[in-house]
Amino acid sequence: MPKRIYLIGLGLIGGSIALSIKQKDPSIYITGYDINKDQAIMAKKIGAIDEIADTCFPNQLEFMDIIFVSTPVEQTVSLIKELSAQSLKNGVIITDVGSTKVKIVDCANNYLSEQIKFIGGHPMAGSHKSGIMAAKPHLFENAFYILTPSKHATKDDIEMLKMLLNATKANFIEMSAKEHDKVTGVISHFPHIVAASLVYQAKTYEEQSPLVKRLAAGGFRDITRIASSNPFMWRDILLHNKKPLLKLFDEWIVEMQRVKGFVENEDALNLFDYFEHAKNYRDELPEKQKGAIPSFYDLYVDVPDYPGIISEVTGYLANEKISLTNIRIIETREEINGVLRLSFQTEDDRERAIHCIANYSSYGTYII
Ligand SMILES: NC(=O)C1=CN([C@@H]2O[C@H](COP(=O)(O)OP(=O)(O)OC[C@H]3O[C@@H](n4cnc5c(N)ncnc54)[C@H](O)[C@@H]3O)[C@@H](O)[C@H]2O)C=CC1
Ligand SMILES: O=C(O)C(=O)Cc1ccc(O)cc1
Repeated sequence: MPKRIYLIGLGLIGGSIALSIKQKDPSIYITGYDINKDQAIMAKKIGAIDEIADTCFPNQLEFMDIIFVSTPVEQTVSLIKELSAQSLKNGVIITDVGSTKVKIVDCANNYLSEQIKFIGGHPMAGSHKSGIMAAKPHLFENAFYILTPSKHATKDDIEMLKMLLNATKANFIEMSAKEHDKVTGVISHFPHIVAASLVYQAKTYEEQSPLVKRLAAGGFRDITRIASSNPFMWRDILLHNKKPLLKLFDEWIVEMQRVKGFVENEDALNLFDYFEHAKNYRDELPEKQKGAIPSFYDLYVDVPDYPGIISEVTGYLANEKISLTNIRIIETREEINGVLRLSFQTEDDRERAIHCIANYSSYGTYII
């Protein structure tokens, strides 16, 4: 098992990986560096790392067994180039967490020597939040973790990295960088563009009717949640994955023209088919597996409609140390029960919440 780890970039993803490793094996010594010193200080404070490196390439670098680069993808490419000029341990594994893989693995293949084993990595879960304060040790539990080895990485190197990353409780899949970028373009990168474009459309219409903003709750908020992600990160992801994305734009435009035709021609049969086929395919998607766009584990609670009900319910959960990721009142009308929608990060938290609410109250809970 690797004993000394170096982490460059101590944000949401780097921080979450470090927390999961430390939680499983506190004897693994993690040194960390972040260009933003406050992030590094906070990472040490919450126990994600043992020490802060004073520069990006400290003297200890040559003793590291595994180096993680968990920065935005453009910085990752620059850092791999810079690492190639450093004195590193023979056989060191370097890995990254970037949302794109072709440019990163190409860079590793072109710049790193045979003694440096680069394995591209992409944990397919995350959040629209950034920074160490959003990091969680269980962020990647049940998620896919894609590995895209470079030409110098051996089977043993890949096994070694997986052994360490078992702490994340993710499921590993190996694929080529090209396949990775094609698939994530479809299920992650392009949907981010669509989410942002829907927000733009609503914003344009708001100039005509201020009601748009007030009514854009529920479904609209859900489908556009990922438009609240870090714009720097997504700018770089799109720039890295240009070719697959251009193809997806073309195909999307053709598809929109096709549906537009159904509406234009009042073609009820094809419109029904369109929604039915989409529903059937979506209903088949795995539910328990976390995807690139994470779902949350929602629990609905029927509650009486009186002031203080939210703090009452969250108080019960706090007593049992159950963390919430979100809370929303779905409906409150006079004389009618309100409905609280509580969102949890894991299925286990949701199960515990069901028992907790049943223990402390008589409020009904249900899952949709
Ligand atoms: N946010 C998400 O949900 C997911 C993100 N990713 C990938 O993970 C990577 C990191 O993303 P997040 O952790 O979300 O971002 P983040 O913004 O939370 O963390 C990135 C950290 O890298 C630091 N950094 C930037 N340039 C640096 C440099 N040259 N040297 C040292 N530190 C530097 C920043 O100060 C920041 O603390 C990105 O490549 C992203 O594509 C992968 C899966 C999910
Ligand atoms: O917040 C969300 O829904 C995400 O889409 C998280 C995410 C962002 C980038 C990735 O490469 C993988 C997952």
